[in-house]
Amino acid sequence: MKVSVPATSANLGPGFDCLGLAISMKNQVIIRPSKFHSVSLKGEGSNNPALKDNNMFISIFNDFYHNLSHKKRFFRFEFQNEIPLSRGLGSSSAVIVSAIASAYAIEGIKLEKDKLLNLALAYESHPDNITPAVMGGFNVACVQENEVKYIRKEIPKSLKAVVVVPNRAISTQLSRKTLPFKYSKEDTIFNISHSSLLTAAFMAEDWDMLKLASNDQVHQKYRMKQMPELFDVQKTALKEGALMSTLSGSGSTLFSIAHADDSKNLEKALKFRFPHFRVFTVDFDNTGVRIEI
Ligand SMILES: Nc1ncnc2c1ncn2[C@@H]1O[C@H](COP(=O)(O)OP(=O)(O)O)[C@@H](O)[C@H]1O
Ligand SMILES: N[C@@H](CCOP(=O)(O)O)C(=O)O
Repeated sequence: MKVSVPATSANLGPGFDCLGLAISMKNQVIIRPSKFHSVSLKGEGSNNPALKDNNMFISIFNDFYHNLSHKKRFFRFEFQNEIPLSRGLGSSSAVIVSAIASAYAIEGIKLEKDKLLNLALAYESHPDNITPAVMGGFNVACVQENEVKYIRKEIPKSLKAVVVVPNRAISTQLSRKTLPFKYSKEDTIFNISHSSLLTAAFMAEDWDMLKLASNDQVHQKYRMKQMPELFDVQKTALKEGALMSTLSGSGSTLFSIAHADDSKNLEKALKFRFPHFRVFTVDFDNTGVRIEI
């Protein structure tokens, strides 16, 4: 049984906790029944011994598997991870979604995507990563009575994501604690209007509107101050042809969107200017979680 889940970029500037999209960078796990418990880790996190023993995927998987099957069985878990951990690309959401989907799949129980999404919500209160991780595409989401309400839109292949991944991890949970408790009326109205305009721009495929609509007053400036070089990355990306450039989730990744024809030059310019960071150009993912029995 194989499950794969895409990386996600949340907030997209002003859409704090409500806007997010999926990109073609994924974590994949193959799970096989085994005589004893074993874990193989390749790719991102493979040099982190803690992930072998204290693994969030296995803990969530076991919780669901035991509740579903009432059986004690051993499995071999083969992880192939492409999503950098704690870099604002939704690694925790990918793990949560993948673990729940895997437990149902290995037990042969069909799980509708909407139910999977609401089960994942119990582990991550903001829906802007888990929703695109499950559904793919661009999503606008909110939570109403413990259920995620969302509308999604596919993103055309004519656009690419260019992500700049620093070597510094930022814990989402800790990063959220650094944000202000209160916001001015001006900042509140600024973000409501800009996230509304950004949503409309994605729905209408008005890509020239992304740059203006993706401005934010609620979280980016506080977070990017922790790593000021990110302001240079953002400025360079916008100068070199990005349609928009925002902090990905809680960071440290800087996420940009460009027309496919412009993405090669953008990637080249970012790699030249910031050789100490990893730079990837990827398609968008319009499918979300994939399960192969
Ligand atoms: N591939 C993985 N396998 C197991 N746990 C993971 C994996 N990726 C992320 N995690 C868990 O999620 C945590 C990172 O979550 P978070 O700080 O929200 O980062 P991100 O911004 O990538 O979502 C890690 O410390 C680890 O506990
Ligand atoms: N809205 C959240 C998004 C966190 O995304 P992640 O990829 O950093 O987990 C926030 O900004 O805290």
